[in-house]
Amino acid sequence: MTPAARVQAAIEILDLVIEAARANGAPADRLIADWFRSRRFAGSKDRRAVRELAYRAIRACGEVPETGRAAMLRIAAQEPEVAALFDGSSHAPDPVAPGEAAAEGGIAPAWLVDRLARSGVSQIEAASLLDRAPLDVRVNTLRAGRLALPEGGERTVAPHGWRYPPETRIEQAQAYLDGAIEVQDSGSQLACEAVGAKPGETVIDLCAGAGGKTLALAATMENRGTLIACDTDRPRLSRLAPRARRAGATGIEIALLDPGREALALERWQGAADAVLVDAPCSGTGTWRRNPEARWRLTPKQLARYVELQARLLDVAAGLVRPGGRLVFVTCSLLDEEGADQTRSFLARHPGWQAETPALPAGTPRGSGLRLSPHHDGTDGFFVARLTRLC
Ligand SMILES: C[S@@+](CC[C@H](N)C(=O)[O-])C[C@H]1O[C@@H](n2cnc3c(N)ncnc32)[C@H](O)[C@@H]1O
Repeated sequence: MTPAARVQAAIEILDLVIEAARANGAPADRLIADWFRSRRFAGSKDRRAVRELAYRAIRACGEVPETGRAAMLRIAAQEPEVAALFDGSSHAPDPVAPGEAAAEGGIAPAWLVDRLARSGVSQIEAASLLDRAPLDVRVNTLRAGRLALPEGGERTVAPHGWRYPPETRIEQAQAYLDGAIEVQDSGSQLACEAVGAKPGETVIDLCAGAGGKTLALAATMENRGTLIACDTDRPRLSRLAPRARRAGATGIEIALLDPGREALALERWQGAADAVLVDAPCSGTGTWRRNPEARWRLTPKQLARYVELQARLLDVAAGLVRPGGRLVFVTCSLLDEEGADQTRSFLARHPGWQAETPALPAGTPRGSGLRLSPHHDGTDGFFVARLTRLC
């Protein structure tokens, strides 16, 4: 593909991403993969270049752009070499018409920029949410005997964390194939550390998804004790068992929950858990580095629904914790609604509980918890709170 044809390809992909953002369709990564599946003529260099252009345009536009072309013109407005490729030649974008507008630049839609500012997120911190994410792995101590780490990594703040350049093909590394390393953001690893799960304990991972954090908990518990992984999403939860086998994590109990009836399915664990992790569904503002188009999809109404669900799940989790036990609340968001405000409301509803600041080697205190951010900590954005049941 010529450089101009790559720009035109990125414009076509951006049109699909914009349409999907408006209609709650497929994520950008899937749309890009599908687009290339039907265009076998594109080589690996073309794919990489087109993908890079499309993502740069997504990152550059705060509001949802009108069209893919307007989004790419935002890049052209800053880079004359891209502007020069709008030349109307074969497979190239049409020349820029007089007065044709580029999409508006910015960090996120105005309402979200406002919510971030109200949550004490500085401009520089907000901008860093759109940086390119590194590739972090966690050394799996259950398989440490087989460990031969791939070259080129450096330690992260997380106790078992290593960081590699984003383009590293980690899935081909022997350590990955052996289950000796797991791909996991350092912030995510630290959130698991905050649980302080010990061998022999009873620990419930209430929103386990495909088990990213469950596997980290199994490692700190050294496969001893009771670890229950729950979720309402059957396909996600079904990915946990094969991952656990690869990681050498044994004895994990899996519980598929019915939304709204979670406590019923977990009746036998009422007041019995040493620790419950609530890695709650959230807006994901802290993961825009990986899914920058997510900020075009979120609406105030969806955010309000997440906040309501988080409060409900915190109440379900509270019922599972034994006196003296702990509840760790995590969201990958920098919004106070999904962090400091949420724990403040929890403590007001549950007088027999108190918050203690998680003892982590990173983060900034926010309300009764800690905030991790790409700018301050080099991790995805997270809020982590540790709540203890007194009686
Ligand atoms: C942030 S994700 C969890 C990610 C996972 N802990 C990990 O580390 O990979 C939130 C999860 O909450 C689940 N969820 C949504 N509603 C739920 C509910 N009512 N009860 C339990 N889990 C729920 C979602 O299906 C999703 O997998």
